[in-house]
Amino acid sequence: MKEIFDKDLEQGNKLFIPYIMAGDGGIDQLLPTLEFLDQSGASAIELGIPFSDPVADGPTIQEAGKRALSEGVTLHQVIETLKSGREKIKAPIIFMTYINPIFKYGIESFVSDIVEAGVDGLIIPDLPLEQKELISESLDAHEVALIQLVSLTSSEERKKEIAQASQGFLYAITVNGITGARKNFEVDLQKHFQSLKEASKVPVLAGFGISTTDHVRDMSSIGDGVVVGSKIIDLLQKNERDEIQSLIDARKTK
Ligand SMILES: O=P(O)(O)OC[C@@H](O)[C@@H](O)c1c[nH]c2ccccc12
Repeated sequence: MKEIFDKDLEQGNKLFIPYIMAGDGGIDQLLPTLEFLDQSGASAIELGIPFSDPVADGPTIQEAGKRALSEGVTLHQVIETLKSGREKIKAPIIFMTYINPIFKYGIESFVSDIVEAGVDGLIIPDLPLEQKELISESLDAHEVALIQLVSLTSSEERKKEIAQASQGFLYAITVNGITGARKNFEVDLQKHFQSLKEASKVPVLAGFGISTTDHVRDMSSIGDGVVVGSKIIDLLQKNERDEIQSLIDARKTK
């Protein structure tokens, strides 16, 4: 993941990570969608695993999750499907899943299966830093990055701790709330990002609410790039692929 990110950043670009829900539109859509995002220039792709009880997901992501669950999509199926087509996709793949499905799968088998499927990183929103040892040792052994989320409300001390512990990139949440497209952002994020960048060894990406090319430009300029979920899911559903390309291109500085 580091080489790919460095290459993007050295070219003067910021990073762009689209989020999609695995199995939205049927499991058959997974590989074609990953290939499309890869070819459109995604720096990495965040792949959500559908789950019945999400915590931080806003309405768009929840609906996408429900659609995937009603298609009968399972974690095993997502891993198998990814494995069958992984070599066609250049971009690093990051799984976003809550801890419960991992427990159910079995931690050791989960790690060895995702490694075999070519997964490069993991985001587990409900796994606190203090509990990361549950899985981090096996992940480290296979060089799978455990990406940390940092919220706006954490104390300076806590922010620093999380920033230092994050691998792959640091996911800086830009709002006090849940995921979902929005019009604007309330807080001045400049200082927040400044201190995160000072503490972090990895790129700092902004995520939550980013939904226009202006947002992508603004957020990219204060950090190292962006994660966009709800807007991407919405555009994929409407098959507005040119709009997705414009969003991805908006992180280019030249
Ligand atoms: O949808 P948004 O507002 O563009 O935000 C990205 C977000 O959806 C994605 O990264 C994500 C989906 N579910 C999550 C749970 C926790 C943290 C992050 C996520």
